[in-house]
Amino acid sequence: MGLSEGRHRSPELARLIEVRQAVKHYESAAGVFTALNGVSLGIDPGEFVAVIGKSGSGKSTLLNIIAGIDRPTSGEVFVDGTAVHSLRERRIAPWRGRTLGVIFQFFQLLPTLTVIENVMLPMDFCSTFPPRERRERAMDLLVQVELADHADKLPTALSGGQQQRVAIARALANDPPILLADEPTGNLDSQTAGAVFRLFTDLVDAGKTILMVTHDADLARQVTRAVVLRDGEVVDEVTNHRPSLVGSD
Ligand SMILES: Nc1ncnc2c1ncn2[C@@H]1O[C@H](COP(=O)(O)OP(=O)(O)OP(=O)(O)O)[C@@H](O)[C@H]1O
Repeated sequence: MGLSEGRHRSPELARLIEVRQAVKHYESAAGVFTALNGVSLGIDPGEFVAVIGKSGSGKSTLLNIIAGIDRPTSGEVFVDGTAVHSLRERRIAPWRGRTLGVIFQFFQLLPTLTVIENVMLPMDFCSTFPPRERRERAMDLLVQVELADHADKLPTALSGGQQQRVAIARALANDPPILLADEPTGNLDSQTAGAVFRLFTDLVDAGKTILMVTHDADLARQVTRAVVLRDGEVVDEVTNHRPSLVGSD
């Protein structure tokens, strides 16, 4: 596999996630809109990083180019040694399935599958675990998020916080090193949001690396580092326990 096709660890590439001068333009009838305007960001293994900033500042776009959901117009994105910006289309989904767990604000569980079937889905898709082990592994993950009793229910029978915990179990199914979360607590009341956030901190303690887009300045104060985006640019980086963060809604 050549450099143009992804797997590539240059000697200076020490970080788990490295975004270099990422630019993203969206074209529409109204003209060209610059969602990211030269963003550079490095994240080390075991970090818990929040991306904050006003609505439209480019947070989701940044997360999407790291996940390979979207491609930068220019610039480079390396994740765990893979050049994501140049990964061939057909390789992106299998790569993402092994490397990243992605968690969304509205959970995106499949409504016709049971809770445990939703959690097993990434393992079925990537064949990371033998078929006979998948159900047991999914159940172990549901125990971890305290939902084992709900394994055979449909997602719609669960509360929002429970559905988000299913989505987290699903994101962990293939044991990826990295979790990307886009407003994971945005649809939850503050108490439920706190419980989901504690689950994330437990996962960081267990060795995962997490990048979380959030509007919640309180949560952003509790992570390793908060990166502040404004108009598609990184305008500030705040390390742990600084009393106030700017730029969040
Ligand atoms: N597919 C697209 N086509 C055109 N413009 C887009 C597209 N996706 C995003 N944008 C624009 O790019 C800008 C950045 O969007 P993005 O969703 O990354 O912001 P955000 O900071 O995550 O906002 P929010 O907090 O509201 O989710 C916005 O102005 C948005 O309208």
